[in-house]
This record gives sequence, structure tokens and C-alpha cells, in this order.
Amino acid sequence: SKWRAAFNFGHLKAQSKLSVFFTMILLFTYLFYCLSGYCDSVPRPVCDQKKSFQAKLILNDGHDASSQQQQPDARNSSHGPGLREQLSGWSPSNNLSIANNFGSKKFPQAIIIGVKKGGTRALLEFLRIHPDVRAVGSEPHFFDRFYDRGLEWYRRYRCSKEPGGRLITKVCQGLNEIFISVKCWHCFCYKCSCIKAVSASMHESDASHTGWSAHHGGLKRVVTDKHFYFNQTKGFPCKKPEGSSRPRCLGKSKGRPHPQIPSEVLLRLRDFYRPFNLKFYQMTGQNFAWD
Ligand SMILES: Nc1ncnc2c1ncn2[C@@H]1O[C@H](COP(=O)(O)OS(=O)(=O)O)[C@@H](OP(=O)(O)O)[C@H]1O
Repeated sequence: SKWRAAFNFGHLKAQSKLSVFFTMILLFTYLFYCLSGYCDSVPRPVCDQKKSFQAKLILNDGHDASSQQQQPDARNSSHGPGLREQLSGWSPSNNLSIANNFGSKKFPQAIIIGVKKGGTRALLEFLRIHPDVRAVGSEPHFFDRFYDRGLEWYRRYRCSKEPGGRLITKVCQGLNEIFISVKCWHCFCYKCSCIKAVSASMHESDASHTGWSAHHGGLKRVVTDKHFYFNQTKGFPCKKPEGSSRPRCLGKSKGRPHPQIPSEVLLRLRDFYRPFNLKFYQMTGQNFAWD
């Protein structure tokens, strides 16, 4: 029975070692997941921090917006008419306000539309420097991941503490994404002032691009080159320190070192994308000269 007890004890120890081992694996996987930048993009309901405040959506005319909940079906509709219909009552001046202690929620006055890895985070972060800009913290991914959750869900991201604030969000990623983006832009931004975030090379043009965007978004030109410095290590512009704050570059998952691509591969890629680029120039009415 002594042997049996020892055996059982050993068995138990092995079991607990195993569970510690698996817990560590889980922790490291999660850590790696976050370090690779994915956690950033998982949306958190930043405006809905305290359920106890019983935030209610109130239209300007005093109607309770929550009774008008509509659930768009992402699978049955394109980003076009369905959304357009639902947004027919939307306009920057037809704002919703949220009765809670965090200020009022506003409809977006500007939207950043961008493809994956198009540099939309940089544009968002740089626009955020502008004193009249209020932007969501994490990207809601409404149009590419959570469209079927409906506008009520999306509304939780409409937060701004200042009436004139602008909310910037990022929409439209996916297959054939550049065209979907542009279609989205056409269908969605017919009422809001829209920032067209297209840049051939964000490396050189971040700051001026931000200025350009701010100008087109109806903002005073406040953000200029003097807000940035070029970080040699990162190979990208970063925010200059203000007062006692430190210089701020985007996280490790933005502006990563890229492998050397053989020139013949680059040529083949350019050939492949040429007709798509032409189609894109036609859609936007602008030649970006990506060749
Ligand atoms: N200032 C600055 N700092 C860092 N990175 C910059 C900057 N400006 C543009 N970029 C480019 O942005 C790329 C990431 O784009 P996104 O933010 O749109 O990526 S994501 O699709 O949301 O994951 C990122 O892609 P990678 O270089 O592959 O990391 C950069 O090429």
C-alpha cells in the first residue's frame, strides 16, 4: 500500500506538472498573440465602460434611439443600399447623445477607409494629434468583422467629449479589399466629411498626408511636419515628444523590418497589380502612379 500511495502521489505530481505546463503554453501563446499586434485590433467597447450608468441612446429630438434598433445582415447585403438605408437618418448634425458621465456620443464626421497594412493606424494616430479630433481607441472593425452585430453595437464607439470632435474609424478590410474600400467610401461617406486615406508611400508622406487629410476633413491645418521626426531605426516618422512626454512611435507590429524581395518578384507583383491599379485610379479619379 506504501508503493501504491507513492505511485498515486507521483501520478498526481505528474498531472499538476502537466497542467502547469499547459497553462504556461496558453500564457505564452496569448503573449505572443498580443505582441504580434492582434490584441490591438480586438475592439473593446470604449464608450460603454460602465454598464451601471445605463447609457441610453437619445436622438437630438429626444427620441430613444434604442427602440429603433436595426440589425443589418452582412451576408444578405453588400456594403451598399442596406447600410445606406439605415444611415439615411445619419448625418453629423443629427447626432446621438449618450446620457452618461463620459460626455456625449456623436456620429462620425470622418472615417478612415483603408486596406490591410495600408498605414491607416499611422494616419489615425497622427490625426489624433489635432486638438479638434477625437478618435476611437481601438478600431471597431465594424465593416469587416462585426457588421452583423448591427448599428446599435457600432454606436457604442461613437464617443466624443467635445461637440466639435471628429470620430475616426477604420473600415473595410478583406478580399479584393481596395475595391470594397472604395465602394464603401462611395456608399458610406455621402453624408460625412470623408478622409480619403490613400498613399503610395507612407514613408515620405505621413506628415504632409495628415495635413492634407485634415484640410479635407474641414479641420484647421494644425498638424504639420514639426509634430514628427523620422526615426531611423524604425524607418518611419514618429510623434515628437511634447513637454515631458517621450517620442512616440507606433507599436512593434507597425513598421516591421521587411525581407529583401528579389527585383524579379517585385516586377511580377507590379505586373499583376497594374490592371487593378488602373481600375482603382478610375474609381477614385486620381492617378497614384504606383508603377
Ligand atoms: N509612421 C509609421 N510607423 C509605423 N508604420 C507605418 C507608419 N506609416 C506607415 N506605416 C505602415 O503601416 C503599416 C501598417 O498598416 P496598418 O496600420 O493599416 O496595419 S493593419 O492592417 O491595421 O494591421 C506598416 O506595415 P509593416 O511595415 O508591414 O509593419 C507600415 O508599413
